[in-house]
Amino acid sequence: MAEGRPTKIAVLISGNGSNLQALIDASNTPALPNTRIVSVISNRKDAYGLQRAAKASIPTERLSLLKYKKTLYPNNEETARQKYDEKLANVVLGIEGGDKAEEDKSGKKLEKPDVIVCAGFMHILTENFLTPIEEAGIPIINLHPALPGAYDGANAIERAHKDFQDGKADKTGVMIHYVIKDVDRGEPIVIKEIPFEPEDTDLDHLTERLHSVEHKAIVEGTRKAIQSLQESTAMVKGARSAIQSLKERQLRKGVSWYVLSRPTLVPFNLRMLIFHI
Ligand SMILES: Nc1nc2c(c(=O)[nH]1)N[C@@H](CN(C=O)c1ccc(C(=O)N[C@@H](CCC(=O)O)C(=O)O)cc1)CN2
Ligand SMILES: NCC(=O)N[C@@H]1O[C@H](COP(=O)([O-])[O-])[C@@H](O)[C@H]1O
Repeated sequence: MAEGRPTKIAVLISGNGSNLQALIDASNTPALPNTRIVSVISNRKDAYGLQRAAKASIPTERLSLLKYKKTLYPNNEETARQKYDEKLANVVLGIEGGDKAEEDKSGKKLEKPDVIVCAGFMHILTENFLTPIEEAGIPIINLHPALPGAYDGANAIERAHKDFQDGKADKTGVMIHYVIKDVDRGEPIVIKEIPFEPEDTDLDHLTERLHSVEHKAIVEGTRKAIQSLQESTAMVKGARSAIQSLKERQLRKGVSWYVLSRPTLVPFNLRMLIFHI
């Protein structure tokens, strides 16, 4: 990441996009400074989040898993998912266009991001996606409407609601975490605990409470992930610079010793000067 330029964010969605909207509204404000959402990619053609992105003039793409499962690899779901994820990685990295570019024959490709945010992206990512993204040095984070280790996977809110009704849980929460192969088990970045209220017997009431917490958490988590990325990038840069200057010093010393070992090459007083370089 070049110092000073805006951090480029790609957002993966599947639905309404209210969390995407929170990121759009926060972008380039003190909540999410010096950022630009460069792409929004959905695995569902009808995701309203795509319209939100278009209204914000953010490039969008779509990639349907169904085409891979039903048409391209009808007899092997695992291969369909692997090939889909390979393609998804290429689309996000700007190597290939997706379904939209194919349908409008534009050949358009997206801009390569510095960070990827899963904002209600309802697709389990395999290593066929995770590995090329990791090799590109791009962190992936995810919003999950539960606490670490609780209700991994889909329908987390509904499962928490049932446990509340059954008297098995007194709280739930929202977290932003790094994405690894094990679903919802990546290192947490932000954790927001939400104790149940009596009104949460109504699922819609609980869902609305969680969504309002999500919208703040996803901005905070994205900001923190970008800060960590900038810190690690700066550390790598510092290490490279230190190694370079060490190499230059060794080279100079090497030259010094070579010259000193051949006095005919340089007068004595100049040799002593070189020795102290
Ligand atoms: N490898 C990972 N992939 C994803 C992670 C992750 O941590 N590691 N986070 C998820 C988001 N997510 C929960 O936060 C999640 C989304 C979807 C599913 C799921 O079971 N999806 C089904 C399809 C469901 C549907 O289409 O409605 C599936 O992929 O077969 C579980 C967890 C993003 N991916
Ligand atoms: N496992 C991930 C997961 O379940 N995410 C859920 O998807 C919703 C997306 O809403 P949005 O499309 O309005 O942002 C979020 O509210 C979140 O609870």
